[in-house]
Amino acid sequence: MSLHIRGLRKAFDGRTVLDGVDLEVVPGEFVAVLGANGSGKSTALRCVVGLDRPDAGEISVGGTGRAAMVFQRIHLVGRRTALDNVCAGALGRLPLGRSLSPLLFPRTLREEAMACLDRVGLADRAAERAGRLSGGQQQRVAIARALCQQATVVLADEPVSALDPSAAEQVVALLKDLAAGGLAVAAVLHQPDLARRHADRVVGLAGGRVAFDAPPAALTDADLTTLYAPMTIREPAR
Ligand SMILES: Nc1ncnc2c1ncn2[C@@H]1O[C@H](COP(=O)(O)OP(=O)(O)OP(=O)(O)O)[C@@H](O)[C@H]1O
Repeated sequence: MSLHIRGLRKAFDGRTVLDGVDLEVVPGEFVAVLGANGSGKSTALRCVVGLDRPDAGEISVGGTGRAAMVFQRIHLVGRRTALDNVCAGALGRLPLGRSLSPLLFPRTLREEAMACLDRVGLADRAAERAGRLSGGQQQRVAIARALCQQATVVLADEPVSALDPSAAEQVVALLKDLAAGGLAVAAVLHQPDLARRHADRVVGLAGGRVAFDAPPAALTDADLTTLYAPMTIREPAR
């Protein structure tokens, strides 16, 4: 299922943060979203999953699709197993009486969660406490939890900013693989080289607008200089 964003606008306290953003991500595609601090990347993703409310514009996740998000801060329950953490992605779908404790999770959910862990290459760590896994493994568990939401669109907000280069490479390659498997995936990255190597398309935001949207081979150093140029602060309209 595709993600379609049209004319997305958002202001905080009268200050424009998103100024008519258009973005489409189709199944099978991995889009890297680049841009300077404050250019509106997180806000755009947060609007898609309902964490921020757009002022204007259209957002649709095609058909019966669902969008799930993973974050830089991973938010696993460290003393619970990797599998229990992945099961948590499905809690919204369970009857309340089944969601109160991992002991009550249905067997089918555990099987589904196990399949999600397998997709991120961590089936063999299912019984391990999440807090004992490395940062990269924890982020992969968080991605499995997003998959367990039966997401067709996966959004990742700086998923590798806290990881070492090799774990970062693995997580970005995983996002690319998930896209190749049929999901629509968009990730905010602060590493243009990872975007160049793995993304199918690069979207650059600058000052709340799409300033670049092309395959990574088209991304020049001059484009990067423009994307990361110091921001012009737009004052609230009086
Ligand atoms: N809830 C909020 N209230 C007020 N201002 C906000 C809020 N959320 C974001 N902003 C502001 O909106 C602007 C864009 O923020 P956003 O987090 O979307 O940028 P970003 O491109 O993701 O930046 P970064 O790379 O630093 O994460 C920033 O100036 C930020 O301070």
